[in-house]
Amino acid sequence: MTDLDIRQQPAWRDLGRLAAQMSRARVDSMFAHDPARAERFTLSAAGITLDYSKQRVDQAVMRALGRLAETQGFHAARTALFSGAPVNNSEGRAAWHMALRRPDDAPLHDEVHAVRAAMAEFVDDVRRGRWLGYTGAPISDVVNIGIGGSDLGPRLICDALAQLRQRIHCHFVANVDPADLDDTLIRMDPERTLFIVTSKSFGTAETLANAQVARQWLLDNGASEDDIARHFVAVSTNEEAVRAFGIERMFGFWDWVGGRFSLWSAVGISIALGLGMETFDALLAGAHAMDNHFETAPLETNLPATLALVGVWNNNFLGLPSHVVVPYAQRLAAMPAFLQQLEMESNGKSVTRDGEAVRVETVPTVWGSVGTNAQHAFFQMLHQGVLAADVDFVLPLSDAEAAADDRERQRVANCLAQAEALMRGRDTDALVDELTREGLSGWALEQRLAARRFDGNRPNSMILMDRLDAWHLGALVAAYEHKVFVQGVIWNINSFDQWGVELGKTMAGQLLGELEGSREPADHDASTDALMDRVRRAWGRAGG
Ligand SMILES: O=P(O)(O)OC[C@H]1O[C@](O)(CO)[C@@H](O)[C@@H]1O
Repeated sequence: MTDLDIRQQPAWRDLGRLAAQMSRARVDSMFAHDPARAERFTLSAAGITLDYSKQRVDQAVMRALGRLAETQGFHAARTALFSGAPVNNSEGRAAWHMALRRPDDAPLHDEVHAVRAAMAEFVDDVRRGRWLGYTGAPISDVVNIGIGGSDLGPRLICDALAQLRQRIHCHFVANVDPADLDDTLIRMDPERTLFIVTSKSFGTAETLANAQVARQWLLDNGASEDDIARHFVAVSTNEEAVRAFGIERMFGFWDWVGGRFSLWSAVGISIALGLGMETFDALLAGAHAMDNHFETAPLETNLPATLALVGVWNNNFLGLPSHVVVPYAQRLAAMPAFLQQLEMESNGKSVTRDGEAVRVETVPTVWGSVGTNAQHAFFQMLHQGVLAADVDFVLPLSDAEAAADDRERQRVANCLAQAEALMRGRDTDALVDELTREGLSGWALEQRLAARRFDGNRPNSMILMDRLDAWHLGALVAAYEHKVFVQGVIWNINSFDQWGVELGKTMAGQLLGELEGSREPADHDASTDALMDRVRRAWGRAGG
């Protein structure tokens, strides 16, 4: 990592010049001139294929991006990451989630082994019906209470592999809005429900509030205080707070595992409970295969690094501030939300690792939804909107048996069609012919032509998964984690802290106290004062 203003780097300047040339280039003509383009800009690793040939890049651009990563210290940073050095410099911590996915025979911390073994034993007991609820009934439902990194990762995996679910159903409650927990509890049988309170800090207000209500619900439904231990376990790094809450059984993890990188730790216990320990192990193994690739492959063939470089190119040089993720798989519907935390909490920063202002754009806005639904929602904007975006299509491949279903074939065809349409747009001459055949001419034709025109040249990547299974899912998620890391290195920011979420939390505590009447009013702006008055009136606490 270097202190030099990134804009002064020769590679950055080269990229600026290349971007000026590329702003006039068309990807469809690049395909026409280079029969090897698709192959040239496609990479595969750990069962994941990245085809970025529809991005507005050429070899000169990719080489310059590689030089930029190198001058920003990519190689040293990658070594530091994998060696467990404190790459999270504002908190003096490592970001060593890769250590959690090493195979059992690799040298691991003893404590990692110990927690994994305890987790496997507990999962086995619950799944085989040896761990019983307070009336002696086996557990049928697991409710994970956690938020952010203590929710999104396990939720994504459990949704994605729901077809593997046997006997135990996993549910996820994150929101402090009572509706989330209430709507879940209404479907639960207290005698057979196990709550997992997942919180790295065990200080997150939403999680603790929901856990308290769940505990009371159990007591109100016939359980005694002594029974709580059968129905509540915790996953945390804060043993003291877990004990203070009254939970006996805790699965620990460590401060070197960031919340949004934690699904590989005991935070993933709901995955193992719902889908089996062997599924959880396969997830880790797939991620480990991607780690090996990322750690050893040169930049030119490194899949996560390429994802990162293409993102930097689109954001910093082509001026696309919006990154859209569209998985064409209903089971991956939770992926955009997962990636929003992973990318925006990690790289939504405006100071460098040295505390200087970052002088270039950092993370783009990340958003998305599942295909084909998204086609009928926001694809209009992707094709014809003024604000162009860069799109990742994520397409799990399927087998002949699945393809016997017409809808399955439609799923795949739609994904490929959207990617091609974004890149090619619509041939204007053909459109004029069509409108002429419809009997239009003159101004009316011009008007329709303008409305129906698709310029195309809108960059997108296709990310294929050989299969939607635990192993490939592990590899995919690990690829995005490493992408985030590489972009952080290029922008010289710390991807592993999240100080930006703290202020709102503190202020929520103050405002809550004021609304409840337990705290002296602080100095608010007039808008907040007026809004609090409205809330107080609605709550019947006016003047209180
Ligand atoms: O696991 P915890 O400590 O409850 O935190 C939940 C989430 O809250 C955050 O700190 C943000 O508020 C995330 O980074 C984290 O994943």
